[in-house]
Amino acid sequence: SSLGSQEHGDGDGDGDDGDKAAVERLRQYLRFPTVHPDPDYGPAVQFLLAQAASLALDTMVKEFVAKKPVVLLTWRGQDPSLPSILLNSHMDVVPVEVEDWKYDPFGAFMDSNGDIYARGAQDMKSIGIMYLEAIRNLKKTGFRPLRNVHISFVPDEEIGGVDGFGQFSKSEEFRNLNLAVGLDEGSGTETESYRTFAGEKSPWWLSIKAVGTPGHGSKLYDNSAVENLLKSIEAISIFRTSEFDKIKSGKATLADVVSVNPVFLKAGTPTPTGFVMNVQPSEAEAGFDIRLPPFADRKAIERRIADEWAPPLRNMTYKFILKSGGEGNASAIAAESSKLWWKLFETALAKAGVKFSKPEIIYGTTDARYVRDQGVPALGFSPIANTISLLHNHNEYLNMKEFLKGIKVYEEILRIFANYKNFDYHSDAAIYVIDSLYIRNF
Ligand SMILES: CSCC[C@H](NC=O)C(=O)O
Ligand SMILES: [Zn+2]
Ligand SMILES: [Zn+2]
Repeated sequence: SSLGSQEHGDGDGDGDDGDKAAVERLRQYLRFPTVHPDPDYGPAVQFLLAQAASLALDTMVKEFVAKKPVVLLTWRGQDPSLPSILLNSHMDVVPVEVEDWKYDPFGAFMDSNGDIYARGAQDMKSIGIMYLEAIRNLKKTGFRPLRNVHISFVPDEEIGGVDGFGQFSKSEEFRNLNLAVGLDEGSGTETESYRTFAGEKSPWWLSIKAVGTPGHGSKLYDNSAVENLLKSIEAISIFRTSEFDKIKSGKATLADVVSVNPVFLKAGTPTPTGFVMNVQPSEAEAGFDIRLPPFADRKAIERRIADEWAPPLRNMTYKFILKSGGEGNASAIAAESSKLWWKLFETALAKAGVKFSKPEIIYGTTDARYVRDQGVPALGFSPIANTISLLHNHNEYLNMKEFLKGIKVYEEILRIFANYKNFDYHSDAAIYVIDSLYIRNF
């Protein structure tokens, strides 16, 4: 197999210098504090440009929005007129609660097991470096891609990506890439079998607010703001339970149901030591992170919000902080052409000798939705197996062996994606009907 026959001796998981250097580059990248709410992208971008120089890749950095750079690296193909490939990763990471970490979340400490602790170790700075190291290894073997391979490093994914991939996806630069297919993050797995994703749920971030009569904390009266809000929270909680029950009873997975979770509560008047305790406040607000499956009835959910969760009758209003994914399109898998790329993807993973499961709808949101919105197929994939999923959690880590294995997998993907010749998937010759392509409820 190609895994066993490396002659260059690097990046093949056998612990030699090439592997060590790759691990060090990952650790270096993990140390840049590209963390919300105030990510510093500058040094990370400089690092990536230095990597690009060492790999002789073309570079472009564009700030569609000030201080939010999009980095695009290009490995030029022998026939740049062919539709190209995009490997995307985001540079930003979610905040940390530093006192809950065993090690500095921006120290990239590696313990004796080879576990590397850092915010972004799984989500998804590791994937960005896997892309680059795969290219490094392929170059050493003398491999040259037929089509252009683009590698993008984008800002702000974790806060919606509007100023990052969102802007990029609508730009002339993006159109000029003439993409055939994009790869972006997925989710790791505790088993040895990688997960793959063909589409995703749509995020609706909802804020509901109640107003009511203020009054003495000792009085009993109807329609206080908090009481009005609590009635909504009860209604939302009942809905949440009914959706969750579908999962608990085995009838559905997280991908199939509408998830709704409270993420903030706001009411009362703070004092230096706590809160005012004997005034019923006149305003109360709550925030919810809602995720809709691709073909959930959006109108019905919106009616439920207007009639039951924030009814004017209870002096309530609502607004969307974010509302993504229209009816039907919903970042679901795109078009016929997707099938070809899934076939090639499966071929590559089989060639790499790894286990993987059928494509799913991912429970979270990724920048891949922007790629799909442009009519380009995008696959979600994070080659992280045998690992507890710690996305957005304390003590996020990745074992160096998983990292090195991921590099090998991307080498196979690139070999096949970059040099696949008969691109015309519209022709009858493209008999890549994937019976196993399993997308729920489509
Ligand atoms: C809705 S934009 C935020 C994107 C973020 N992505 C991964 O964690 C998520 O919360 O799913
Ligand atoms: Zn991510
Ligand atoms: Zn994330």
